[in-house]
Parts: sequence; structure tokens; C-alpha cells
Amino acid sequence: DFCLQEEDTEAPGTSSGHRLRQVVPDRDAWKEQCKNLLNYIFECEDSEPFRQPVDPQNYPDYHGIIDTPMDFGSVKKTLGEDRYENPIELCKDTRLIFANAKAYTPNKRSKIYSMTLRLSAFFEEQIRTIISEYKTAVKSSDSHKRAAVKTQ
Ligand SMILES: CCCCNC(=O)N1CCN(C(=O)c2ccco2)CC1
Repeated sequence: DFCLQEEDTEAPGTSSGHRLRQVVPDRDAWKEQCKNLLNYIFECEDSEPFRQPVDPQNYPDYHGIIDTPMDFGSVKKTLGEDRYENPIELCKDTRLIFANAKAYTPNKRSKIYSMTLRLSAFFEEQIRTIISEYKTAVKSSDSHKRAAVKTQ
């Protein structure tokens, strides 16, 4: 893992000459990665029923069965407004989209429900790396903080 060397705690370009270039995992990278993933999902035909909230006019029983509606448009908006602290929170909301469809569908062979199966398989493949890299970056930045405290 990355640990601050003595000279790294000084301002860059100090009398000690050049600083070692630090490669520090970016703990904010997950946001752009999730934006790109959502954009890709929006391009998929399978996401069409899930890009905006269910209209109770079309499905009057929907909100009686589903306690917490969720859709990809809402996830995208929450992300864009910086209301997710991390990719785990985004993953939780996205999984709700799939769980709601499974709970609402009258039949596991229904067209709309079958669309979520492909979509969720793809989403889970992609989000696992984003979350893994985020957790690594957080650990690394924690160790940086510990190292910095030690040198004070
Ligand atoms: C252009 C779509 C606008 C909003 N979406 C919408 O009306 N939906 C998506 C959620 N639904 C289901 O998950 C479902 C599972 C089995 C049958 O329906 C109900 C239909």
C-alpha cells in the first residue's frame, strides 16, 4: 500500500528537490464510472420499462404491492445531484429496481420481468469492479491519513 515518506509530507518542490510522484487510487473515480454504466444501461432496450417511474394510471395496483418504487432515471438524478456518498448506495437502489420487478411480476416468464434478468446480470458484472476499486481506494486513503498523523 502507499505510505507517505518523510519528504512527502513537505510541500512539493521544496529544498529536498523533486518529490516522488505518488500514484494514489482515486476515491472519487466511482462516480464517473457509474455515470458511464448508467448511460450504457439507458442505451439498452431492456431498460426501457425502467427509465422512469411507473404511472399508477397504467398499473393501479403497483404502489399497493411495491413499497419503494425505483427507476434508472431516479438513480441517474440522485448520482448527478451528488446524493450518493459511494457506489454501494447506488448499487442498493439499482438492485431495488430488479427486486421490485420480481415482486410485481405475475409470472416469472413475463416479458418485462425477463428484461430485468439480462439487465441485472450485466449490472452486477460491471458494478463489482467499481465497488472493489472504490473499497481499495478508501483503504489506501485511510493509510495515507494514518501515515500523515505519524509524521506530525
Ligand atoms: C414506459 C414504462 C414506464 C414505467 N414503467 C412501467 O410502467 N413498468 C415497469 C415496472 N413494471 C414491472 O416491473 C413489471 C413486471 C411485470 C410486469 O410489469 C410495470 C411496468
